[in-house]
Amino acid sequence: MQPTAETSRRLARLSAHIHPPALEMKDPSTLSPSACRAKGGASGFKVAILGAAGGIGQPLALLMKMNPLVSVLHLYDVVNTPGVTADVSHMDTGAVVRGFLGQQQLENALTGMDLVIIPAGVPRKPGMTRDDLFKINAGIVRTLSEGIAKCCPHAIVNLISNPVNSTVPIAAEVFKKAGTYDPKRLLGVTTLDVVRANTFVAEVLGVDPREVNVPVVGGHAGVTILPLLSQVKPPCSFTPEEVNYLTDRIQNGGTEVVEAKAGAGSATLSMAFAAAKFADACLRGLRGDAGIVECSFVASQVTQLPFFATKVRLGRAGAEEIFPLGPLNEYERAGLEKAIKELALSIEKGVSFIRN
Ligand SMILES: NC(=O)C1=CN([C@@H]2O[C@H](COP(=O)(O)OP(=O)(O)OC[C@H]3O[C@@H](n4cnc5c(N)ncnc54)[C@H](O)[C@@H]3O)[C@@H](O)[C@H]2O)C=CC1
Ligand SMILES: O=C([O-])CC(=O)C(=O)O
Repeated sequence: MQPTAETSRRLARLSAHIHPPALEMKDPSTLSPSACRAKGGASGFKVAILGAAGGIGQPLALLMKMNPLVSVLHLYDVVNTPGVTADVSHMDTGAVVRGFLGQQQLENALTGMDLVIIPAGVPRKPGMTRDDLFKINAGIVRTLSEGIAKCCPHAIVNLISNPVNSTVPIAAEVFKKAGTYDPKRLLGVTTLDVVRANTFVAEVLGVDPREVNVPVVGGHAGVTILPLLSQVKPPCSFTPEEVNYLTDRIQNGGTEVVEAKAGAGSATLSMAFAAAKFADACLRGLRGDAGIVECSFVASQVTQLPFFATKVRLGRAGAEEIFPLGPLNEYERAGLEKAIKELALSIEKGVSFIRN
């Protein structure tokens, strides 16, 4: 049976409703409320997330949209940003959200940013090490760092993409080449190691994890993740069995999630939580708040290595002060030696990716 003219008209109306005009999908920056009076940026900081449509990027976009210190939030990815942007932009919080899709919009995404958070890149599957991601993620981090050097050379950079032990040196080398390198502004995100350490230590002690602070130093992969259980606050002591259990669980927390997800990726929700916590600390530092201390993988003279994660004090200039390791016990000194050996190779691999 042929549809009547009226039925055809109704079907056309319905279909237009289901498939919104293609224009928005072609140019996601038109998703910004350009015709509205709200422009954002009057006060607060401008933050970009690169890799915003991914497993970490999406919940991180949600958490940064909730952060009252953020006035403008730019969401950049090579896929799916129109949808994520439309979704997050409906939250009735202060930040104005704009989406950017594909390499040709990278410069617009980055221009004017105060803080750039990078969770772009492939995650692990069971059986892989973080270093196995180097082949793909090294190139992604290089391209994004080149964009930062060109469009927002003074932004604070929070680098999440693995292997962090190599991607931070890669970004540093790109910035050096461009003549924009400021070691205080490039921070590898190791907050998830601290978040896990606080959680696991609190479980063992039977206390609230929010009351526990465990410094985790070194890097962000296997034995390079070195929890300093002798320096836990508030002060406490552990049996040798507890120390072995906790060190092993903290060092392999990422693998625990990768195996549980069984091929569907690595930590995303706890990572977004950790990244949002760290980004908030960076923004409070930028605002000039005093006494903001977090662990981060940064350019450092604490050991013989050019990069190392320790406690750093965050301020207007980024990582303004890098704290020494403090007193280590024999177990931790042995762990430090192992960490340094592996870290040296990972750092060198990142440096020579750009230099050679
Ligand atoms: N530092 C840390 O503690 C942690 C780091 N990670 C790392 O974070 C990275 C991302 O993990 P997931 O979000 O789970 O992965 P995912 O695959 O879910 O998301 C990654 C996103 O990056 C995007 N992307 C790929 N190439 C890009 C490019 N050139 N420019 C912009 N975006 C690009 C993808 O389209 C995707 O949306 C991985 O390398 C993972 O190993 C994960 C957990 C913890
Ligand atoms: O384990 C992974 O591949 C992701 C990661 O870095 C973490 O969860 O700590």
